[in-house]
Amino acid sequence: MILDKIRQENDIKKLKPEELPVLAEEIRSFLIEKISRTGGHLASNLGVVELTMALHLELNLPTDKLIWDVGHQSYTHKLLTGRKDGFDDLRKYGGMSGFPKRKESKCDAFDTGHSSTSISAGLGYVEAREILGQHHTVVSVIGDGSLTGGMAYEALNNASRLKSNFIVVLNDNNMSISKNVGGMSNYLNGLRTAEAYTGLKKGVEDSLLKVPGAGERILGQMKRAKSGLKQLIVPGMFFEDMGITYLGPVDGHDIRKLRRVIREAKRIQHGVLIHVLTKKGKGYQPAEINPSKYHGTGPFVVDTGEQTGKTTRDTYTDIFSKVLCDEAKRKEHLVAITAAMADGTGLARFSRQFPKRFFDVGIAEEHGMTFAAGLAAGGLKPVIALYSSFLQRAFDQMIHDVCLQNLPVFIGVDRAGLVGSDGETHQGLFDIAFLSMIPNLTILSPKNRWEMADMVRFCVDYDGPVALRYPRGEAYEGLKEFRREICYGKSEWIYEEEEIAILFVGHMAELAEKVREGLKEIGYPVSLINARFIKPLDEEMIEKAAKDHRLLVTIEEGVLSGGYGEAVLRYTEKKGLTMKVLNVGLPDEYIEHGNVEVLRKEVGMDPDTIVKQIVTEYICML
Ligand SMILES: Cc1ncc(C[n+]2csc(CCOP(=O)(O)OP(=O)(O)O)c2C)c(N)n1
Ligand SMILES: CC(=O)[C@@H](O)[C@H](O)COP(=O)(O)O
Ligand SMILES: [Mg+2]
Repeated sequence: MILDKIRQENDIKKLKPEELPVLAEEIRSFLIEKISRTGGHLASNLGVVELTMALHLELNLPTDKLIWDVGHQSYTHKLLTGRKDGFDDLRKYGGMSGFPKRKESKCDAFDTGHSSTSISAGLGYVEAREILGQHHTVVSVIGDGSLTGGMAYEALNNASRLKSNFIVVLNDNNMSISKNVGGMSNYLNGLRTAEAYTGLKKGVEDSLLKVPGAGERILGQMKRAKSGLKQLIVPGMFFEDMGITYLGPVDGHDIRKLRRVIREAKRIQHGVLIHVLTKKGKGYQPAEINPSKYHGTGPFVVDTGEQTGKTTRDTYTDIFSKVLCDEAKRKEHLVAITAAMADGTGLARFSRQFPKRFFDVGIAEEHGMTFAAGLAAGGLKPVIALYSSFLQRAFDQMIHDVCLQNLPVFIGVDRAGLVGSDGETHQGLFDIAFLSMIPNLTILSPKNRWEMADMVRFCVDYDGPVALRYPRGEAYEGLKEFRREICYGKSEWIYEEEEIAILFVGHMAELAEKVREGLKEIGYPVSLINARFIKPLDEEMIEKAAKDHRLLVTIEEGVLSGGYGEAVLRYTEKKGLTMKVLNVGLPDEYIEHGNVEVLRKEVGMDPDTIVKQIVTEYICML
């Protein structure tokens, strides 16, 4: 195996040219085989095998800096930097991350996971290099989907004044997770087809240069012209006019051509963008045919592509999706927005049933939120569904555009809490804290599948800004018999006893039940309360709990700092309530990748640990 010769960065340079295509094939087979067992981001990685090899051949890592946008396509980079063995434990707790991590390798220049950051980070590296008098090359690799994100344009705008080399590689596979959208995507399509007339362009240039005396001047004028004619001679005008040299498009699966264009780019003393055309899923037929399905996949059978271990039970996302579509049939003013996550948020169903009332804004959470505010101001009822960690991007827009004007936007906060194998960048740890501080915003979270459906309906009808927080994965089917009507701001008493009261948020229901059982087994009477509303706080419920219990335990899957429990504690202190409060939640840390149950145990959010904590607290009070 040629792949076995790669033990560390730059080993690839020792290979003979004829070994390179063989290595590319070996890498593809390796990735397919490993990801079929562990799961991971398959299609994007298969698409960048040759591109990564060419970059490694032309760069000198770790001195040169290579920054991957999102980072979900960095598997070949990991292989070429000596991390082959890490693939057995890819995305498992304690194992190799699915994203670049500076703590994992000196060849990972920048940690990523969220989209559209690579050009900003690369530009930072470039300016640092200049100020420190260094001489390395900096390359940011960004996908066409990630180029729909506003940060990328802010960074390009900033990069246009550079007087030194900075290479941006645009990995254009004409796909985001699903079909890429928007004007830039259309523009790139135009450039793709421009490849067909690259020959024509060359012909025009050559002929002009043959015109004695005037040819060179005319060619120069044509290149400077602000007309469609220029596009013929200078594809990538959008970038060129910004002051960024455009090179390409180039076949992203031809290592020789890629190396040549990278060498050319390294000579340019300002920002340069190399437009590389790749095929998402290349080399694995099921992924080539359906790249969205294999963008991020669980384990699968290599021969058939069949994805195994998929749940047949409804997820919270499924329920959100189905109920929303039911509501939309009767409520014509209901419209839905996704930021490039139609499949992940379940809004793909809505898009099929109500195409005119559905908007995919691209990877543009900030714009999506203000766009929702505009739709609401214009008289519609917008629902914007975002993953909790991506919602972080739209923080100011929620404050300034939605809540300040008290607009009726329904924010679906999907993937709230621990998400598992994507790890630190994707865990939904902060939403309770950052949403709770926003005036006018109502926040709910359901305990099980039935409450999820009821809450979706409640949020659709609610006339103000409202966020519904729900986790990744199967909806809980316990506590079915408890289905009282949702009353604004009111929590739900499930079991009423005395001494200890457990007050849980949303999907912590199952854990809270187990903790209660554990306590009852050792003789404690325990009440169980479902918060339902994170905001406003049900003060009446807290007063009642204080009257009948000595200890109130809050359980939430979010950071403790600024969380629900803290709000409860603040209230009891303000009111001088004598009951003691114990807050259980996530620590002030980033939580790495791994199975959610394993992670919960690691942070002490498993039934046994919580029971012990409660008993200790209770005994101390006596
Ligand atoms: C801020 C943010 N929103 C959404 C996502 C989810 N996401 C991950 S990859 C991806 C598509 C990226 O498309 P592209 O950059 O073209 O890369 P490709 O997958 O095609 O290789 C999306 C939407 C994200 N990582 N970050
Ligand atoms: C890389 C990225 O941001 C997405 O592909 C993400 O991994 C999707 O997560 P889900 O699997 O939870 O939809
Ligand atoms: Mg793409």
